[in-house]
Amino acid sequence: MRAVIGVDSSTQSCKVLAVDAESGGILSAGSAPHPDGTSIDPALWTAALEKAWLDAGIPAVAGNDAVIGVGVAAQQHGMVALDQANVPVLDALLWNDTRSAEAAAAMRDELGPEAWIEASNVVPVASFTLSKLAWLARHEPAAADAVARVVLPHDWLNFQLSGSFSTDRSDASGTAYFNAVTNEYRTDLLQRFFGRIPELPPVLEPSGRAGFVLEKWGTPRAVLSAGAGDNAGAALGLGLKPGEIVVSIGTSGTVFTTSETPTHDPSGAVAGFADATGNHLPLLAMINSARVLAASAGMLGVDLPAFDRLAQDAEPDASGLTLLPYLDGERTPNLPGAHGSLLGMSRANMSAANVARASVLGVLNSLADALEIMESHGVRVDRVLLIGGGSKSRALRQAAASVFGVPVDVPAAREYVALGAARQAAWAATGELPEWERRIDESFEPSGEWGSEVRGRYVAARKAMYGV
Ligand SMILES: Nc1ncnc2c1ncn2[C@@H]1O[C@H](COP(=O)(O)OP(=O)(O)O)[C@@H](O)[C@H]1O
Ligand SMILES: O=C(CO)[C@@H](O)[C@H](O)COP(=O)(O)O
Repeated sequence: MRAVIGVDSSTQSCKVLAVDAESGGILSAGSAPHPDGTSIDPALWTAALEKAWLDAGIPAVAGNDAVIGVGVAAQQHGMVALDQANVPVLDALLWNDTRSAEAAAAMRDELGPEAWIEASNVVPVASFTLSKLAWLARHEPAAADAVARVVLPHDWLNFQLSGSFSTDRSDASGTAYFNAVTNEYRTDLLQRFFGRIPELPPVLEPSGRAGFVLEKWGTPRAVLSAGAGDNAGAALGLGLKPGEIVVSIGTSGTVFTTSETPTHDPSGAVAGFADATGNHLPLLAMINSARVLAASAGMLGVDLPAFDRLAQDAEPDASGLTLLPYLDGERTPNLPGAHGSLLGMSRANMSAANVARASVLGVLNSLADALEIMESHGVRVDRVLLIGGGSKSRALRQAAASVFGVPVDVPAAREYVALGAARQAAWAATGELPEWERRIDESFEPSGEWGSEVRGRYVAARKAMYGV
């Protein structure tokens, strides 16, 4: 038996899977938390990987030399700015850090949306790496002067695992200085908005090798694959086909599909990212998703299982209570300074159950907004694949189809980002991309009229509060 290892270094935690390279069966799993916040010392990602690696019992997985490959997928966009000695010059700013919102707006105004689409097929928002570099140059010039190299979270872990830096198309496409159509860096944009051109990691082919895994990790035969951004990793883990739509409810909420042709959206709502197979991954992302449920549960003083029961006990439409879930600012719509709002309150509907239900509906409505934008760009939305930690909520699973207005399939609960990284590792090690079975756990159909009433109420509230 040959094994591969997949890593998902996401916002809140690092997850490691050991997987049978032929069948895709899970051999073992481990995880370790990351600290909360929108910036982090990259050394803490390394520490969490080491803990999750041991938690998965990797050194003992079927004997050290059974592991033929390792792959890393990670949260996108994080700015890992390193000096000549590859030491971070400051904590990495993450995708959900909004301090670079002003810098992003200035870049949008300076070039104009159409020019950004031509240059890198994305329109800058605070999340993107180039926006963070522009912020750094303006607000921390001494730190900016010390920057010798800029990499992404998964590239940093590639370096820890192999001793060299490399990246892939999918993650590079989230920087705003890489063009996933020409597959070239746009270093002119770095010169213009960061004031210098730092060393950038080479962009490997989808089945490329980043090197061999260093001996300290205990897998002497393992090659390291190119890695990927986390959403491209999830697409690989699902074996996503063109025309299939994913709704992922994790720390971020994302709606994405894979396509042989790129989308072009000058509004910036649909990011023209690359996937991890050589195609494209049009994607919309929300800052607020699963953590809205956790925050609401905390406010109600209950754990997630109790929160879920409350949300299932309420009326389907939360008796008119409507939550705009923009608790940490928001990216889709691009409202970095927004806050959450609970609307439609009355003495009759103010109950813990309705607040829990309104939180579930708020998360689903923000994703339904993204699905509608994706559809407006000609992407057919016939069915949805629902993944991510938030999809474990039964209240959310049962309501999703009615709020989205389309059938929802829930694949077996797996860490699809880490699974995709493992599948890529098998591809790099053997030269073949293995076909692993996708199992659907449950499917749901839209039911009743309440879903469209809830959508109407939410859209009216969003427009009244933010004019979008
Ligand atoms: N049963 C559940 N109900 C609601 N939320 C859940 C449940 N299980 C996990 N979550 C939430 O899912 C999130 C983690 O999902 P995950 O997809 O692993 O996130 P990440 O984007 O960091 O990979 C956490 O915010 C957690 O609170
Ligand atoms: O910004 C995006 C995609 O553009 C997010 O999807 C991040 O990649 C964070 O991922 P998770 O921590 O939620 O997995």
